[in-house]
Amino acid sequence: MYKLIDKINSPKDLKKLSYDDLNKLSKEIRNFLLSSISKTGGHLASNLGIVELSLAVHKVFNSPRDKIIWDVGHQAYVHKIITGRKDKFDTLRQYKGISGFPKSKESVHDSFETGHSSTSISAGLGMAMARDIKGEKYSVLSIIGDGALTGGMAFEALNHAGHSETDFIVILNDNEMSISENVGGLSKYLNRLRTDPTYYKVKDDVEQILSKIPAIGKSVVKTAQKAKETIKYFFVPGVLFEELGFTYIGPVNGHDIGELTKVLERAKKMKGPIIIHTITKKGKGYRFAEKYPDKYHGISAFDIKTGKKIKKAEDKTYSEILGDTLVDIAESNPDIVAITAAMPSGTGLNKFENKYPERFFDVGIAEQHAVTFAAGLASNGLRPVFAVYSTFLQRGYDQVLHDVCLQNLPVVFCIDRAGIVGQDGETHHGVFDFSYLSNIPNLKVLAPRDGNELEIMIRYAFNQNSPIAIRYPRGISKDIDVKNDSDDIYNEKAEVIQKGKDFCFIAVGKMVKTALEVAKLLEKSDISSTVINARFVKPIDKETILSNIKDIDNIITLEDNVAIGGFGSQISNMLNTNGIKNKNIKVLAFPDEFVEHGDTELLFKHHKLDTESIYKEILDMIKE
Ligand SMILES: Cc1ncc(C[n+]2csc(CCOP(=O)(O)OP(=O)(O)O)c2C)c(N)n1
Ligand SMILES: CC(=O)[C@@H](O)[C@H](O)COP(=O)(O)O
Ligand SMILES: [Mg+2]
Repeated sequence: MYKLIDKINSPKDLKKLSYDDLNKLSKEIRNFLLSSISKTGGHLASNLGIVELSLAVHKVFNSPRDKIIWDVGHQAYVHKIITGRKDKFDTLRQYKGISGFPKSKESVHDSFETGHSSTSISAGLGMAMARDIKGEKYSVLSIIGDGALTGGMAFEALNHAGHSETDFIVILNDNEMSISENVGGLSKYLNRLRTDPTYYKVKDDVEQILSKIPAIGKSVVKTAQKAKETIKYFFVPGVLFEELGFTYIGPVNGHDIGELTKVLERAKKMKGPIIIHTITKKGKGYRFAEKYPDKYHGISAFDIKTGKKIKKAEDKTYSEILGDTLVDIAESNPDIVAITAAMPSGTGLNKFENKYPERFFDVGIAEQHAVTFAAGLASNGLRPVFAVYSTFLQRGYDQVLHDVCLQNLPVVFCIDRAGIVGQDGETHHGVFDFSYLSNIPNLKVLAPRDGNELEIMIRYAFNQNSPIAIRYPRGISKDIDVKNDSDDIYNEKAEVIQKGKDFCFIAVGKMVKTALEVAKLLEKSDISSTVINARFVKPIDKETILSNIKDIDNIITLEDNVAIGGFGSQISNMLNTNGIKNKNIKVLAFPDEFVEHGDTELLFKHHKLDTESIYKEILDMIKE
């Protein structure tokens, strides 16, 4: 089936290919991506859209000597195919398989690890300046999407790079899409660039004319230069980048390998910071992904013919419960407004967007701005909710502390993808939020044991008048068949689900289900357990916990957060400060390391936080 792709084992193998061959190779790579990702799942649309650009970059530049950084990195599959990893694509994003993002341990060609958006320009500039200081010679390129360019740190880096003399190339891969439609003034500006081909032509013409004028007096050259500058103002919409100190080249057809290589060859020889604006189509070459680039941004295994996912979700996800609950309470509370940072569908806010468009804000990939924007809305009497993935909220930590909690503003943080997210791995697991949120004064931190409890917690949150963070995992929210007592939650009480005398499990969030399963297994050995659903990581319901552990020596805390600064460490601290001594406390949590990618259940097993492993560990404890 594949002829050319079979011969590509390193970027060197591209050098001798003609444009014709490269175009044939693009087709083969698209077929390869479709066939492989339809089986494993992954980031399909972004990679289908960047095939020619990836080939042209590796044809013109010499990785790994030249450094290439992929912003977010979800679109680096073609780069991985070119750099000798095509035979491992059947293991994509699987446990011990290749990552869906650049990983330096995977290849020397992965010069910087990414996963969170908008970091590539900062990283690339750092590499370029290090090269200059060390007196080395090679190219540095940062490849960033139009969505990632809406991230504030990208502009911090452009601002810094612009006035540096360093030779540095930024390639803007503009496909008009973030995960959903791209948003904001920048996106509109880029749209003018895309639709205004005259600039590219005119600027060249002007340069041609000026370069033909025989040697002329300084003043005339200056006037001519001024003229060019003035013309630039009229015709060069790339003036935003030019005024920041970049040489702007574009718009370039990001699917025309000939044009791309010519522009890249030229850029390679130019001095100073350069930005090349390429225009691509997200999902190119696969009709479903072209038509619905958002739906095929990140997709699980699917049928190529119909475009339909193989596995259908039977129950509601936590994200859907958030969306439905918000739509319901917003009906009677006009002050409720919802914010997303470029992830309306991932967070479940799309329903709210459809129902209340005037109360919905997609701020782009700008979590820092989103948090303080929410603080502004709250300070002026509204009730904002910011729905965000746990890992991406890390981006707005200081804003949570400094702009929301210090002023005790009633912002609700609905923190999705908390705990282990699975195939996205280290850069995306939400295993730090208990640690990074619990130390902030005025902030309450909650975790529901299931979807039903999430709904109650959301209603509770809007009943409060202070900052509230509710964190919940990726995926389905199968309810525990134990009735929930809303009053308890409004009274900020923990839930004693069952009582026993040998062990006390104090679990939080999705780990409550695991605690109940372990307690059930222990009953087979005549061991009875108390199981407490903490509900509140902050404030901890001291009274309920202390009264229920009085006569129990063995205490097990359970969480899907790292141990350091996590829930268990706070329980231990609470017991200590309340003078509770000689208890045998075991904190079950993730260790002080980054959890790799893979199937979620497998990762829990690997870290001995699954039901079976905990059961065995307790039996061993008893034997000791
Ligand atoms: C800080 C951060 N916020 C949100 C995300 C989630 N995310 C991943 S890709 C993406 C959109 C990227 O759009 P763009 O840069 O244009 O790349 P494209 O997929 O269009 O090629 C988003 C929002 C992220 N990775 N990092
Ligand atoms: C690349 C990126 O950061 C997002 O596409 C992320 O992978 C989405 O994660 P979910 O699939 O959990 O929505
Ligand atoms: Mg894009």
